[in-house]
Amino acid sequence: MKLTYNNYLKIDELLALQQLQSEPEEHDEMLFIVIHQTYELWFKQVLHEFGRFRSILKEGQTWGASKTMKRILTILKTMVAQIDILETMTPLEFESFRGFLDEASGFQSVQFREIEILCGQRSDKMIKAHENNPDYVRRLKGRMNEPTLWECFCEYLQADGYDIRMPERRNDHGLVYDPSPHNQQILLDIMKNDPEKALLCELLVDFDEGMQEWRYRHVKMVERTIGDKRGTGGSSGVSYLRRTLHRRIFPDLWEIRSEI
Ligand code: HEM
Ligand SMILES: N[C@@H](CC(=O)c1ccccc1NC=O)C(=O)O
Repeated sequence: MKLTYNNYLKIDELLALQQLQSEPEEHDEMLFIVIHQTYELWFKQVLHEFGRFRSILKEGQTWGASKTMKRILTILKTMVAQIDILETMTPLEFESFRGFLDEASGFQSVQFREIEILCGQRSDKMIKAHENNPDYVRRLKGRMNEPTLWECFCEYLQADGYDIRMPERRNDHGLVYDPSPHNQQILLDIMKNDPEKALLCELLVDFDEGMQEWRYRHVKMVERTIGDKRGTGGSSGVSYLRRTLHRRIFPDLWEIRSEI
């Protein structure tokens, strides 16, 4: 068959995937589905780029790693901006179909958890949420056994002769490692004397800040849409989400700011 726009991009299949739960159909549920499906596509692309980022760091290519991180950051900006679209939906409009969502929640997004895990943010709760889906559990545990972005970055610095210590995994409360004063000294030296690597460090901080920004925009959207109602996923809602706001992906890169 001749390749066309429609069969190459599987447009017919794609456009058959927006199936509303509400009956009679609530107008805004379409937006809700399209937005979430778009997020999952971007999550997929971010995970794909994480793969490239880690392999290119292994090759010691600073420029390539920076270029990849720049692309990830650009996607993240779009992900944050997309929240504006969903915020055109009023609490009343959301309430019109919220009941049809049952116990479904963004809390169950496996790709979002995969991103968090590769960022070093993990907890057993992520696995527990998928207890009765062995495929998801396998995927998440598999990710937990992969090196995190920070571990790859440390290895790349070691390969270049820096005396960075591989961070020890703590594996509880969502943060894998403790900040390391030893590594902070090395990072300070890099910031002052190795401009190419310093630039890459800044891109990592941009990414960390971007993820925090997404969490902040998400919690504000939740606050204005459902106030302090409990979440469909069973959490306390806004107060649970607020506790995730200050999670850092690269704590050492933040700690050194006050030493410069
Ligand atoms: C009206 C819009 C939204 C509302 C009211 C909302 C509400 C919530 C609530 C209350 C939670 C806490 C878990 C629970 O008990 O359900 C949550 C978690 C989550 N939501 Fe949303 N959400 C909205 C839109 C989105 C969008 C567009 C995404 C994009 C994928 C998303 C992704 C997530 C993720 C990944 C979590 C887990 C966060 C974590 O555990 O740190 N949400 N959401
Ligand atoms: N957790 C939300 C519902 C919700 O937003 C949602 C439901 C199904 C699939 C994705 C969702 N998005 C984020 O949590 C709530 O408690 O209203």
